Amino acid sequence: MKRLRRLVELVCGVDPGLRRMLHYWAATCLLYVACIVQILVQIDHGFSDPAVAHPLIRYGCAVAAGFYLLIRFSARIGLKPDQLAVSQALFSLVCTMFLYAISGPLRGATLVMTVVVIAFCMFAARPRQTLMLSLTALAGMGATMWYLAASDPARFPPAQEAQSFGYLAAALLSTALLSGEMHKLRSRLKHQRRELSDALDTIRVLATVDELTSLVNRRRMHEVLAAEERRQPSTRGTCIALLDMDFFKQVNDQCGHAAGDSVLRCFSQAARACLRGEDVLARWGGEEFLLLLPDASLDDARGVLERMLDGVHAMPVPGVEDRRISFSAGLATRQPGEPFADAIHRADKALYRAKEEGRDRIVSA
Ligand SMILES: Nc1nc2c(ncn2[C@@H]2O[C@H](COP(=O)(O)OP(=O)(O)OP(=O)(O)O)[C@@H](O)[C@H]2O)c(=O)[nH]1
Repeated sequence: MKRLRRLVELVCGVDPGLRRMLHYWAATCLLYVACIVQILVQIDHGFSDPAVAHPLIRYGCAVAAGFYLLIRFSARIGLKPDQLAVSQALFSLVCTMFLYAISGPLRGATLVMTVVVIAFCMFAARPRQTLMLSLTALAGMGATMWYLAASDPARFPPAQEAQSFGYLAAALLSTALLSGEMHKLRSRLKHQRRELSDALDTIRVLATVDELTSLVNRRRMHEVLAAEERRQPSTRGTCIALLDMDFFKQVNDQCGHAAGDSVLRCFSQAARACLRGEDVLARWGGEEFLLLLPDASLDDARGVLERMLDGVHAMPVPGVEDRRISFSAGLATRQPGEPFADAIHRADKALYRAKEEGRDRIVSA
């Protein structure tokens, strides 16, 4: 199974864009195969000359294989999807012209192939490129028909050729127009997909980040704690701390709610500056915060909280210049295998004691 996957990766690559291009290539190959079968039947019935048809089949197979290599290594040689689509379409158009010339009385049926080639372009080429290809196809087929009618009017009656050309022109131009519309539709879909993906990113942020403080919110913190519970604990242990701003109601009442918000914002900045990369500080609710310190002893955790407290004392808060801002914290170690809810409960009790003992301090459970 693994070998098969590796083989598929070798043949088709891993990039979804490349795989899509190779799908189109495979679909074109099916078309070539169908044409080759038709030519062989034509030869059998004596409609086509094998001396001309066989080289055309060989040429078609060789160039189709060459296109596989060009698509497969397009990223390395710097070929864009639309460049590849246009060159593949040009090659197919040349084949169709030859097919028309060698198909004798069946040549009218081969004109369908010209339209199919242009229809394929709507997936990769730009509308202008598709229009140019349609005009090129028209000019090429027109020249082929004119040449055949001029050199062998008995087999290619000019009036019949002219009428076939008229049908082809109508079919090609309407396919080019449809292809343009299809391209617009695809661009609109792409744009909407980008917008949806941006909206999803915003929703993800809103669902996990607290808008005021930019800290992770309570919902996200529950996920972090659950992941931490599943992790193999280190020998140093894990600590958890509940922090609560002191006299925050007074800040709000005396300095205004906006100043209270500034305190919460400045607090989160100052607190974050004291944390290690693996520590997580969350807004647990209102003016209460939960701090997770993985792989930290109680002493380590106390050191972090003390640095935080110093930082908060020193932080300037616009609109609250004349007040000392502080917090109280309850600190607990999580026992190995213990649910975080229990450790948080102990930290909460310790926080209660910190408040009772006069606030602006850290109390260990
Ligand atoms: N500005 C602001 N205030 C908030 C926010 N969330 C909660 N609060 C306020 O925080 C205050 C908390 O007050 P209390 O629970 O009495 O606590 P405290 O005044 O800090 O007193 P102690 O905790 O005992 O020191 C309440 O007035 C809430 O309205 C917020 O997002 N912004």
